[in-house]
Amino acid sequence: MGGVTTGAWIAIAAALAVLLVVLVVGSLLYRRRRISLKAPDTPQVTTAEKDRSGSYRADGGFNFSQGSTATAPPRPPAPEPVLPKPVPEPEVAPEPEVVAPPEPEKAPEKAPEKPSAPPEPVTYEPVVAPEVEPEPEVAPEPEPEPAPAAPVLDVIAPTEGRLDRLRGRLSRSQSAVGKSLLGLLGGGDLDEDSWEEVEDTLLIADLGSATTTKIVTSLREQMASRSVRTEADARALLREVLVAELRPELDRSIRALPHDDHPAVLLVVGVNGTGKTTTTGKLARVLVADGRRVLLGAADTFRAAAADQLQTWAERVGAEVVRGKEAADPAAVAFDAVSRGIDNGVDVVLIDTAGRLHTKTGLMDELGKVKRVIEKKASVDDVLLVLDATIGQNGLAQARVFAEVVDITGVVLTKLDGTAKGGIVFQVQHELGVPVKLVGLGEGADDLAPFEPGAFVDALLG
Ligand SMILES: Nc1nc2c(ncn2[C@@H]2O[C@H](COP(=O)(O)OP(=O)(O)OP(=O)(O)O)[C@@H](O)[C@H]2O)c(=O)[nH]1
Repeated sequence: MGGVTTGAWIAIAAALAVLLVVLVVGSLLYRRRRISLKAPDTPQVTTAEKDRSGSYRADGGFNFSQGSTATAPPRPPAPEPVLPKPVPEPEVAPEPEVVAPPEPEKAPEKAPEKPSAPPEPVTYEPVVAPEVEPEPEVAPEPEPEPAPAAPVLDVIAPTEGRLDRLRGRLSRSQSAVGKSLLGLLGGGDLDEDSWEEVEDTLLIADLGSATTTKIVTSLREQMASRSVRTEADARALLREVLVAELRPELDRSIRALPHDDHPAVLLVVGVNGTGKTTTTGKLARVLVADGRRVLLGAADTFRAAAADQLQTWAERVGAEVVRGKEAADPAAVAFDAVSRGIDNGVDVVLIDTAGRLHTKTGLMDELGKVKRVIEKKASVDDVLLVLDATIGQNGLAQARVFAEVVDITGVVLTKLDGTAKGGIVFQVQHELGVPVKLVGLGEGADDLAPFEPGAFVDALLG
């Protein structure tokens, strides 16, 4: 046993050590891949599965759909990004930094029911010394921490019923309007002065004159034809009229479902400071929670901090980021983001743009170019205009300018938590003819909710 012993024991010990390291690393990797970005015990696994075939609806949750493929360009054979000139830097964004997602390349949804196959317990053959009996106790216990520190991914709040959970917050700022209206209408027959007060209340709440007139007319008709004697009657009537005015039939789905051969592409536009970057980040979280692979394009190259901000959002949920150098051509960055998204097979590319409203022509040039250049690669499925609800009529003026520059397909109304004038929702839809799809109800990472007319009016009425 003598001569054999030393050599053999060293070999055994080495073999066992390697075996243990492999097992420990394997189990760590396995555990890391299992980090769930889905809400615990919500049936989202199945809905995510269903999405693959088109779209799904989850009451109270976010509603995603596939953008029309009819307008999608015929996928030209990878034309070089012939970017318009004015910008000095190399037209095709000189390799924008692609910030790889901190971790699991695979979105959790890719293999929902097989909890991402644990990295094969590495069919490990004891390297040498096949004849030796391994003696587990001898193995020097390697500390289980040598694996590279797993990035801590955020746990994302469930996307279901967010508007409900946030209703309290919304109603705090809105209830004055509701109380006043219900007080006026609850008494039954109204004299002219009372109707004027109703009108004033609606105007003060930022509903705008056109919408106010329509609502008052409708209320007067309805009050005449049915008996409204109590506050409950008044509430039911008001609810009906206000919800109808919010056009619940509009398609408020976010067109974020991938096409057969390329990702969905969403453009987020709006004046700086309205909450564009924050909204892009919040939306990425919702999509990741829904099992999507997301890539964020930081085309707001005007402010380096905006790209940093976006990158932080991405890292927190494991999304990819494509960003350019400071002051790079936003169109080039957007182009690269979409190209990268296609190459990497992601589900959605969200492009955050800059919105300096210096001149309309400047904005038009920039946004128009971003959209044109992206469309060399893929159609833009949704153009979301972000508006700050707290700035009232100014928001409307911004909306008009953007609507002239680019085809807005949906509005995100941010900071609704900070205003008692939620009525801007009515005006925006009325003016633009496009639905409010999402609302921002706070600075928290998960304070983004789908807009639902019924829930909104309930909050408004307190
Ligand atoms: N209360 C509240 N604050 C919000 C909401 N959405 C965004 N904000 C805040 O608004 C501020 C501006 O948000 P950003 O996302 O940086 O705005 P931006 O439009 O991207 O502006 P730039 O970064 O300058 O391009 C931040 O402090 C956000 O936290 C919201 O729904 N409610």
